[in-house]
Amino acid sequence: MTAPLQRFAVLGAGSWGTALAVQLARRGHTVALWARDSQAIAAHEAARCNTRYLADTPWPDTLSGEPDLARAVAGADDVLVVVPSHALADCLAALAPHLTPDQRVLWATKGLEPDTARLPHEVARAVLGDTRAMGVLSGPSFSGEVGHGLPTAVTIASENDAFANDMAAAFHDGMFRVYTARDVIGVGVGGAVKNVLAIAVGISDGLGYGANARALLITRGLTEMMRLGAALGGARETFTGMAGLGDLLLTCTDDQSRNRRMGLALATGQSVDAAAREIGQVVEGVRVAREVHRMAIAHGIDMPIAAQAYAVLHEDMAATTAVRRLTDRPYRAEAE
Ligand SMILES: NC(=O)C1=CN([C@@H]2O[C@H](COP(=O)(O)OP(=O)(O)OC[C@H]3O[C@@H](n4cnc5c(N)ncnc54)[C@H](O)[C@@H]3O)[C@@H](O)[C@H]2O)C=CC1
Ligand SMILES: O=C(CO)COP(=O)(O)O
Repeated sequence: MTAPLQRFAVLGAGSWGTALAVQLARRGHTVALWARDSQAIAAHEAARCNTRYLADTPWPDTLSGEPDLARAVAGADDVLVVVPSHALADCLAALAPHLTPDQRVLWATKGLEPDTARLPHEVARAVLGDTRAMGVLSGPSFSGEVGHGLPTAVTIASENDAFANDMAAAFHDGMFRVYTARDVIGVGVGGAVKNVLAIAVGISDGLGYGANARALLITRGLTEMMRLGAALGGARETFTGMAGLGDLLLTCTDDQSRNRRMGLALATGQSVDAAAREIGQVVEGVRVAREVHRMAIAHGIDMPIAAQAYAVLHEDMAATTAVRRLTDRPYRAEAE
């Protein structure tokens, strides 16, 4: 199916915003990539690549760096927002006065708002209202591989079918496959919780616990994700799809993941702050662990792996103690 060519504004020129902007431009769309750091975006524009995050991915001709938010949005049919979850509300608030009623908004943020634990769609509704078509893009997708044009599949979820279909058609090609869905809640929960679980797996792998432990953590981690997802109203099948198990597997098993690398660093005794500085990019799972832990308690949900990741990240618990707390748990029925 050939999509009509559109004009997009992509807000956020980190690694993922840049990779998605490149994908849209490869499909022939006209893309204005905006960043709040006007000097950085000017440098990227001059180099025709994102020199900081994706230096080996040249920008197609239809992609341009745009330092002015109003200009980026004014020229767009639809807007894609790709900032970390702690910045989503601010970024949407900056966007709001520039939006026309017809412009639709898709985000690719994976996390929960710090302190409020709001999912991205709740933040978007609170800031932009609920009359405009909105949705989320998520799934197993490292920016570097998308930048290199390697095969990837994602989910685009929206309660507005026409929007989900339009966005799928805009992005989809032989190398970047898109599945559509309606379950914005489930996709949001999957994208947030997998970050915490990847830190847990990184800790386990860093301590040398091996492949059996990794499979255990991923499988039981999926159960924890599904429990929280069910409590919040997500659909069960979402968690066995791209934005659930798909992203969980990817993030837990490959060192391209910043969350996994955080866990590996913690296992060596490095502090959270030192590891975050060394990684030098957003590690969503650090803040999300606090919100997931709070929500699990508030909803009375058993999430032991997420709880131990929280304890290591925020309560100074030694990684070895956290693992022992998990292994000391009594046996139980698997289906409980
Ligand atoms: N990098 C990846 O492979 C993937 C990332 N994601 C998600 O995409 C989101 C963004 O992540 P990355 O691009 O990887 O992060 P990054 O660490 O590469 O870049 C974050 C960017 O956001 C910008 N930013 C921060 N606060 C801002 C604000 N208030 N307004 C405007 N810009 C702001 C920063 O200047 C930086 O350029 C995260 O939620 C992440 O989980 C999702 C899929 C893949
Ligand atoms: O979301 C991602 C891949 O789907 C990126 O994972 P990290 O944020 O852990 O690097």
